[in-house]
Amino acid sequence: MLEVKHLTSIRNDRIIFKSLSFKIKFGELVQIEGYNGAGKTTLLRIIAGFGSCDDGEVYWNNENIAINRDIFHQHLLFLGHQTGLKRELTAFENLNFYQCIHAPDLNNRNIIYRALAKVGLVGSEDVPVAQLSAGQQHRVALARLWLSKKKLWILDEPMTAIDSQGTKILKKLFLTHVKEGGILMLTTHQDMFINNSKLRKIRLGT
Ligand SMILES: Nc1ncnc2c1ncn2[C@@H]1O[C@H](COP(=O)(O)OP(=O)(O)OP(=O)(O)O)[C@@H](O)[C@H]1O
Repeated sequence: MLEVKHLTSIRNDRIIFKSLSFKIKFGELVQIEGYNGAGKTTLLRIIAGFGSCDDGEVYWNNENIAINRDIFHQHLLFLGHQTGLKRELTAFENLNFYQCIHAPDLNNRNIIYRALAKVGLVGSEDVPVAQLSAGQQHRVALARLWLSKKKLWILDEPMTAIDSQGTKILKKLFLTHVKEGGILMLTTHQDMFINNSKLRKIRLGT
């Protein structure tokens, strides 16, 4: 379970959010909503342990992540605005590199090719990332989701530059992840999960 206790963030004397508290159980899907600048990215980065807050704590399975950060990160897959890809490596090489670091026991060429096929990159596996379009680069980053066994996915606007077909495929993957007991926390300006009973929304700003 992920628990946020009394989080406060203040930037340039502006209160972004104050004493924000909530819990997310395994099998839940949470969408953070709010206007541009409301603090969605700030919140996700603090929860992921990549940003500092002015007050409050984040707990993963009742352990404060500030104390047990390494253990928490073993369970976390975070995709932010930066793709984290190496531009001079191909799509395949990027994923292979990622697998070697995060799940060496699961490293397998076929799994990587399958993940790239899921995001529609068949035929582009051996193209250096620098030569792919922005949407294709984003798809390479998203392909990591198919390689991940991590319980907690925190995704900041994962649908950026993704077309409607790609959005449908991602939605299916997200719902499978929560059905299998994972937690998904994401920001998106799209209404992807209308009428889905698994969805909770947390709204920042007014
Ligand atoms: N590095 C920074 N230093 C100071 N202020 C920042 C920094 N990054 C963001 N901010 C401010 O914090 C506030 C929240 O920004 P944040 O990026 O979290 O919003 P957001 O809701 O994710 O916006 P968007 O929908 O545009 O992505 C904004 O007012 C922004 O100007």
